[in-house]
Amino acid sequence: MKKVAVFTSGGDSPGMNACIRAAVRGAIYYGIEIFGIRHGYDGMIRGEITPMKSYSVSNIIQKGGTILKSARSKEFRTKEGRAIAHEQLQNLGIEGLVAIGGNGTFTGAQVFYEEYGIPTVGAPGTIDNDLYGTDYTIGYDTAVNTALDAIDKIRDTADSHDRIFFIEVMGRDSGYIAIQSGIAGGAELVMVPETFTPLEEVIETLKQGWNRSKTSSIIIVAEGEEGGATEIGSKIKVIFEDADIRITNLGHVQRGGAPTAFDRILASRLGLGALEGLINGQKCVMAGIVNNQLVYTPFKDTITKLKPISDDLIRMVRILSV
Ligand SMILES: Nc1ncnc2c1ncn2[C@@H]1O[C@H](COP(=O)(O)OP(=O)(O)OP(=O)(O)O)[C@@H](O)[C@H]1O
Ligand SMILES: O=P(O)(O)OC[C@H]1O[C@](O)(CO)[C@@H](O)[C@@H]1O
Repeated sequence: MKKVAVFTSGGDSPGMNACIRAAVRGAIYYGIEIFGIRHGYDGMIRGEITPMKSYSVSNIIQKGGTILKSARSKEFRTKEGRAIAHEQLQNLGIEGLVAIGGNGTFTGAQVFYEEYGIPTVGAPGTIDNDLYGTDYTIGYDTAVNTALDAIDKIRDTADSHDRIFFIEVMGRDSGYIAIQSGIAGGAELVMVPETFTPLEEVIETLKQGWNRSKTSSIIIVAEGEEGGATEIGSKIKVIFEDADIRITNLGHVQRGGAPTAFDRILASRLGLGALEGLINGQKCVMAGIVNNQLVYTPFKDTITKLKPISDDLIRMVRILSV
C-alpha cells in the first residue's frame, strides 16, 4: 500500500488529534504517503483531501476536538454520495483508510468496502465508550473527568442549599459516562439505559437518605435513560413538593477539552495500531485495546455486539449510597 488517508467522523472526542498524529507519523515512518480528509465522509465527497506531513500534526497531541474536523454526513448514506467519494479517492490513488469514529462511521466504512473494495481500519473515537472490541474508547476518560469535575462543583452548592440535583451526562445509548462519574462523584443513584430503574427506586433512595439525615443528594442520569434528567427530575418535583430540586444537563462540555494522559496514550496506540493493521492487510476491522493488548475486531461485531456495563458496578453504587 502506497497511499492512505485518515479522517474523523461522527461526534468528536478528546484524543482524536493524538490518534491522527499517530496514524500520520506511523505512515511517514513506513514510507507511505498519507492524506487527511477534512469533515469526515462529507469532505471525502467534496474532495477536501490534502497531503499530511510530519509538521501537519505538530503541537496537536494536547488539543481537544479534531484538526481534521468532523461531520455527520447525510450524503454518504446514499449510493450517489458514496460513488462520488470513491471517485475522489481514486483520483488521488488512495488505497486504504484509517477511520476514527464510532459505530455509524464503521457502518459507513463497511458499506463502502462492500461496494468499492476500499479497505478501512477503524480507531474507536467516541466519548460514549459503547464500542464492542475495546475496553476503552478515545475520549471517554477525559469526558468522565470533565463530568466528575462538574459533579464535584454541583455537590458543593447542593450541600450548601440542602438540594437534590438530577445531573444528566452524555451517552445516547450507553451509561458508561454515568456509571463512572457517578461512582467517582459519590452519587446516591445512577440511572443508565442498560438497566431499568423504576421511579419508585428514585423515591425510595431519596426517602432513605432523609431518614439518615442526608440533606442533599446527587442523582446521575445518562442521556439515553428514558425521559432524561428533565422528565425524571420534574416527576420527582411533583411527588416531593417541599423538596428543593434542581436539574442540570452537562451537555457538550463533556466533548471538549485537553485529553487526559490516558486518552493521549490510548489514542496513540490505536492510531498507530489502525495504520499498521491497514498496511498489514486488515480490512473492515477496528483496532482496540482489550486487557492491555492491541486487538482487531470485525466492524460487523463492533456494530452489532453490545458491551454491557458490569452488573458489579451498578450493584456497587447501590451499596455505597446506603
Ligand atoms: N448505514 C450507513 N451507510 C452509510 N454511511 C453511514 C451509515 N451509518 C452511518 N454512516 C456514516 O457515518 C457517519 C458517522 O456516524 P454517526 O453520526 O452515527 O457517528 P458515530 O460514528 O456513531 O459516532 P458517535 O458515537 O460519536 O455518534 C454518518 O454521519 C454517516 O455519514
Ligand atoms: O450534538 P451531536 O453531535 O449530535 O452529539 C450528541 C451525541 O454525541 C455523543 O456524545 C457521542 O459522541 C452522544 O452521547 C450524544 O448523544
